[in-house]
Amino acid sequence: MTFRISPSLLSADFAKLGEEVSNVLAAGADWIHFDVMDNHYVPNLTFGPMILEAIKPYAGNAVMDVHLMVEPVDALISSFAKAGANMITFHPEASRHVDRSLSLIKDLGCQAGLVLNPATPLNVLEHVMDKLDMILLMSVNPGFGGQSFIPETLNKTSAARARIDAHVAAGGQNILLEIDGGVKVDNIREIAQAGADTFVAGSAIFNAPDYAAVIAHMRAELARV
Ligand SMILES: O=C(CO)[C@@H](O)[C@H](O)COP(=O)(O)O
Repeated sequence: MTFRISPSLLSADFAKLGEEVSNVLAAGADWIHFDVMDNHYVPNLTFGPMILEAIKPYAGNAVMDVHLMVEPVDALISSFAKAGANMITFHPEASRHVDRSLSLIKDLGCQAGLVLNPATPLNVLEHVMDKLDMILLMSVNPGFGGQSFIPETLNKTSAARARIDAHVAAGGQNILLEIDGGVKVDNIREIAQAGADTFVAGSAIFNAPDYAAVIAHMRAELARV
C-alpha cells in the first residue's frame, strides 16, 4: 500500500507559512493539510482562500488537502477551488445537500471527500461512495491541534476499510482513507494496520525541531505494516 503523510499547517508557524510549506515538503511530506475553521462549525478561526493562494507557490506539485470545518460549505468550496485546492473535504453535517456539494467539488476540477467526526456514523457514506476520492476520519473532535487520539477510531478505521474494499471489489473506484488527530510516531503503524493510507499530523511534525527526522520515523513505522 502507498502511504501519504499530510502535515497540518494548523501547528505551523503562521508568521512564515510559505517557508513552513517548503520546509515540510523538503523534509519528506507528501501533501499539505490546510485546516479551514470558521468559528461557527468549530470554535476556532484559521485561514481563508487568500492564504491558500499565497502559499500555493511554495507547494510545487504537492496536493493541497483542504479540510473545510465551515458551515455552510458551498460558497467556500468554490473559493478554495479557485485558490488552488486539489482535494476538498467537508463535514456532511455542514451541508444541507451533501451529494450536491460533492458534485460541486468535482465540477470545479478537485478531488472530493467527506469528513466524519468521531461520533458521526459511517452510514452517511452509503449513498455517495461513487463520488468520493477520500474519506477522512477525525480521530479527535475538530477545532484544535494537539489533542489525544481517540482509540475507538481504530475500530472505525477497520470498518471504513472494509467498506472501501467491498466498494472496489464491486467495481467501484478506489477511495483514500485519511486519519486526522493525535497521529504520532508511536501510533501511526497501528492506525495503518487498521486500514488507513493517508495520515494528517500537525503537532507531531511542526512542534519537533527536525521535521525530516519525524517524517522518517513515521515512514519507518509504516514500512513495518
Ligand atoms: O483538523 C484538525 C483539528 O481540527 C487537525 O488537522 C489537527 O490540526 C491535527 O493536529 P494534531 O492532532 O496532529 O496536532
